[in-house]
Amino acid sequence: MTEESANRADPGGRRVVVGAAIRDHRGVLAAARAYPPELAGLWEFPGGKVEPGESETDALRRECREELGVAIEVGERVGGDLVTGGGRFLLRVYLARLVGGEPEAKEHAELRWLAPDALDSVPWLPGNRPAVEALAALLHG
Ligand SMILES: Nc1nc2c([nH]c(=O)n2[C@H]2C[C@H](O)[C@@H](COP(=O)(O)OP(=O)(O)OP(=O)(O)O)O2)c(=O)[nH]1
Repeated sequence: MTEESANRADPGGRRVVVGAAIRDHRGVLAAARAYPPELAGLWEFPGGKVEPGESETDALRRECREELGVAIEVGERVGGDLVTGGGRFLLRVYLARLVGGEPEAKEHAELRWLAPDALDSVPWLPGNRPAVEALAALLHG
């Protein structure tokens, strides 16, 4: 199995979802989901499902272009492999930075830059908790 195909799903067969923790002087960009109804109003990192044959980095770049209208550069992973979506998904969060454009909420209900001390000020999707804690530790490190 190639590294690419091995990474597409974990041994449990979960679909990989990638999230971009975009950082700049304003903080970390968080996005409020607009849908589905059961997730609307909960906050996440911009991103989405990795398509078959697509690298995680390419998926992040594609999703940020589609959802925010921006170009990003993808950096290091933050946090581990997080099981989310009722066990259906494996969430992997990457640090990222803006390299083109200003984020617009094309698919989200709202975007907000969270300062390091305010990472807890929004209700995150439950599966994101460990990633948010790892991010807080990194930013305060
Ligand atoms: N994008 C994103 N999804 C997350 C995060 N945390 C988390 O549990 N999820 C879950 C919510 C969804 O059930 C699932 C897939 O995310 P998605 O709906 O954004 O994926 P997508 O854009 O590819 O989906 P689709 O509507 O095109 O089918 O992952 C996160 O930080 N970012």
